[in-house]
Amino acid sequence: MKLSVVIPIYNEKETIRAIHAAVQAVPIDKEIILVDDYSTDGTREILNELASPSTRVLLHERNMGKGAALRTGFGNVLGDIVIIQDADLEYDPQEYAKLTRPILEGKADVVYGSRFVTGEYRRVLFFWHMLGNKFLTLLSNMMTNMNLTDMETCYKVFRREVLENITIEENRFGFEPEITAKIAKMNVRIYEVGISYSGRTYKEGKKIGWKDGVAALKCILKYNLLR
Ligand SMILES: Nc1nc2c(ncn2[C@@H]2O[C@H](COP(=O)(O)OP(=O)(O)O[C@H]3O[C@H](CO)[C@@H](O)[C@H](O)[C@@H]3O)[C@@H](O)[C@H]2O)c(=O)[nH]1
Repeated sequence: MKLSVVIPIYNEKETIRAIHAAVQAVPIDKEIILVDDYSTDGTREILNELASPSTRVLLHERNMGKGAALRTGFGNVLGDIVIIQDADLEYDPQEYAKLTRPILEGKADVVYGSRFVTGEYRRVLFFWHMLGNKFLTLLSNMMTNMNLTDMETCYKVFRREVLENITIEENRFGFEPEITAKIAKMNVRIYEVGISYSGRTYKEGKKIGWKDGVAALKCILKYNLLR
C-alpha cells in the first residue's frame, strides 16, 4: 500500500523544510505532493530544493486557498491511501501509522484524526477556537447524523477510491465541512483516532480567522441542506 501525502502550502518558509523532513522520515512507502498556493515569502525557492522523484511540486499562479490546493493535489495522487498534511508543524507525521491502521486492517474507508479524544498531548491555546470548532462539529453532526469529535481536523485520510468520487468545490477552509458532508452521503466506513496537536499562535504564522468560521457555517448548511 502506497501513501500519498498532500501538503497545501501558503507562505510557510519557516516550517516547510522541517515538515517535509518529518514526512520523509516516516517509514512508510509514500509519495509527497507539495502544492504551493502562490507563496510570496520565499517558500517557492525552498520547494525547488525539495523536489525529487518522490516529492512532486505543483504551483498555483494565484492564491486560491487550502481547498483549491487540495483539489490540485488530489487530482495528481498515485497512492492507495491519501492523507492531508498541513505545512506548519501543528500535526505530527509520526501519527501516520496510527491514522492509516483502520484502513490497512480493512475496517475503514476514511479516517479522521481527532484532537479531542484519547490521552495524546496537545498544546493549550485558544478557547474561542475550541468553542468554534465544537460548535461547527456539533452542527455538522446534526446534519450528517455522524458523531465526529473533530470535523475541522487537518488529518483526514482516504482510500483513493473515495476521493475519486468527490469533487471539492470550496476553495478555502470551507472544504472541511464540504468534504465531511459529501462522505456522509456516501456508503463509506468512517473512523476516528486520537492524535497529538501542537497548535501555533498568530505570531507563529496562523492565518485562519473568524471569517473562516462564518464561511464554514455557511458550508455546513449549503452542503447538507441544499444539496
Ligand atoms: N494552499 C493554501 N494553503 C493555505 C492557505 N491558507 C492557509 N493554508 C495552509 O493551511 C494550513 C493551516 O493554516 P493556518 O492558518 O495555520 O490555520 P489553522 O488554524 O492551523 O487551521 C486549522 O483549521 C482549518 C480549518 O478547519 C484546517 O483546515 C487546518 O487543518 C487546521 O486544523 C497551513 O499549512 C497553511 O499553509 C491558502 O490560502 N492556500
